[in-house]
Amino acid sequence: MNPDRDTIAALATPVGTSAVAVVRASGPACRDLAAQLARQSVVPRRAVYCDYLGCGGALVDDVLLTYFQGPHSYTGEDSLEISCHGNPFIAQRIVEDLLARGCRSAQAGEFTQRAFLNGRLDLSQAEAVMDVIRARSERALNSAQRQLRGALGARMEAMIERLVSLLARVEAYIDFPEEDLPPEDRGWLEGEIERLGSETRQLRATSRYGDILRDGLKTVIVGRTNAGKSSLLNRLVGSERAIVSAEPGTTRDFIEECIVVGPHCLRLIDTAGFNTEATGVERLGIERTRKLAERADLVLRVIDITRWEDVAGDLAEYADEPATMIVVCNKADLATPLQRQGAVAAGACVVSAATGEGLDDLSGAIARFADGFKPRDNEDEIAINARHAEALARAQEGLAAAGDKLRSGVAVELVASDLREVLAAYGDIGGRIDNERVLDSLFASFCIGK
Ligand SMILES: Nc1nc2c(c(=O)[nH]1)N(C=O)[C@@H](CNc1ccc(C(=O)N[C@@H](CCC(=O)O)C(=O)O)cc1)CN2
Ligand SMILES: Nc1nc2c(ncn2[C@@H]2O[C@H](COP(=O)(O)OP(=O)(O)OP(=O)(O)O)[C@@H](O)[C@H]2O)c(=O)[nH]1
Ligand SMILES: [Mg+2]
Repeated sequence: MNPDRDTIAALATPVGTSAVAVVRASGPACRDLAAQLARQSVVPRRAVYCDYLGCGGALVDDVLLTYFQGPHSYTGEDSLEISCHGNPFIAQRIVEDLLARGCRSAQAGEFTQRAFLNGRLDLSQAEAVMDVIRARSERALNSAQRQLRGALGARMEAMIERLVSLLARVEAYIDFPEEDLPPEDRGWLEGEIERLGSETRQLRATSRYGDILRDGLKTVIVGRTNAGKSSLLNRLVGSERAIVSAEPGTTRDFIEECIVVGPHCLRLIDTAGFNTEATGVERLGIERTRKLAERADLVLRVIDITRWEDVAGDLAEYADEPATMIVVCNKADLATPLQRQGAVAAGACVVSAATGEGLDDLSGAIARFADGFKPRDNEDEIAINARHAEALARAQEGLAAAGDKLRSGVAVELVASDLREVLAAYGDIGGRIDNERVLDSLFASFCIGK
């Protein structure tokens, strides 16, 4: 805890009408503030009920006030929470009063930043706090909660520990240059670098799943005009979000909605339909749709099942496309038994946006598809973010370089220097690079006499 730091204050709940709003403060002034505001003795972590009187003595609200004594608080510093009635006007008056009493407005993320700086959380956990807040699906929340509890940090710690002993062995030979690296050591070093490389690669491979959990599975609905794309979006969203009409070419622009399908979150995008006779502006729209579909995680290809002659053509068209597509045969309520059989035989999902038939099956197919992105052998539900991915890419490069140098018999100093880069990259994920540990481990595993 750094007692020189100023005391920050902010509203911790959304601005708006609610049952209760919480204003929080953190920093060295909190202890005195708590005593002043409560006008009675406050016991840490025990809520006291009191009237909140502003600086000038005017009644603001009756509130519950809780004082947390550092380090036993979220930030690790002395902190204060004030629960008032959920009126944004009251909450604002309390924040302003705290500022008048010498607090400073907290910047975005500053409470968590302090928790990090005070060693309460590592950087991957601090990031997970935001992931927990933003998670909108079961899978996203589960993964964020695990990361908040240190799953990624622990995985990195284990890798750092191995890297540190690796580095210690290499460095031992820097101090004794006359000794050549014995072959058994060389073999172990090469093997260990290889194993760390493959673990790093495995972890890096969770990045796509991480993007999907954080942003939602980018799902683009495509198909010919009038196939029922917008109707399907409305059905899945559960409200009349997109305009639907019997007129072909109803949807002109992209419509995006976030929805939850089973344990997953989807960013569902409705597009302008393909039309074989499209000209001018319509063609441009189709071109944009194609680009969008190329970057999608999943394409829902909607086909009007009653237009069997077109369906057959479309089925042939998508046959060679990559496996990022679910074919949805819509308007099942109007289909003949023969059309239905054909669609089922072709492996399509048969649905009716009008009646809701088949929608559960479609949701199941989407959920299974999304689960396919989840890396195997990943019980910790680790799903890294872009920053972690960048650090791991650097680590992988360093490991590859170290391996190459070791094999080609270059001076061990250079191998050590590559490994230090890897250590720095691993350390970046948790947000700290600990050279002291290298030294500690070095002294622990090699005695001076060697
Ligand atoms: N009212 C309130 N609810 C909240 C938070 C908060 O800060 N205030 N949190 C945050 O935004 C989350 C909970 N996170 C927290 C983490 C640690 C501590 C804390 O005081 N830890 C002490 C005491 C632990 C104990 O008694 O077991 C410690 O670790 O020493 C508080 C909240 C979600 N709910
Ligand atoms: N009977 C029946 N009609 C449907 C079904 N789904 C959509 N329709 C009708 O088909 C017509 C076209 O539906 P839309 O959802 O606007 O089709 P779209 O694919 O978005 O069309 P564009 O935006 O023009 O490309 C409308 O008249 C809908 O009411 C369905 O499952 N059954
Ligand atoms: Mg439409």
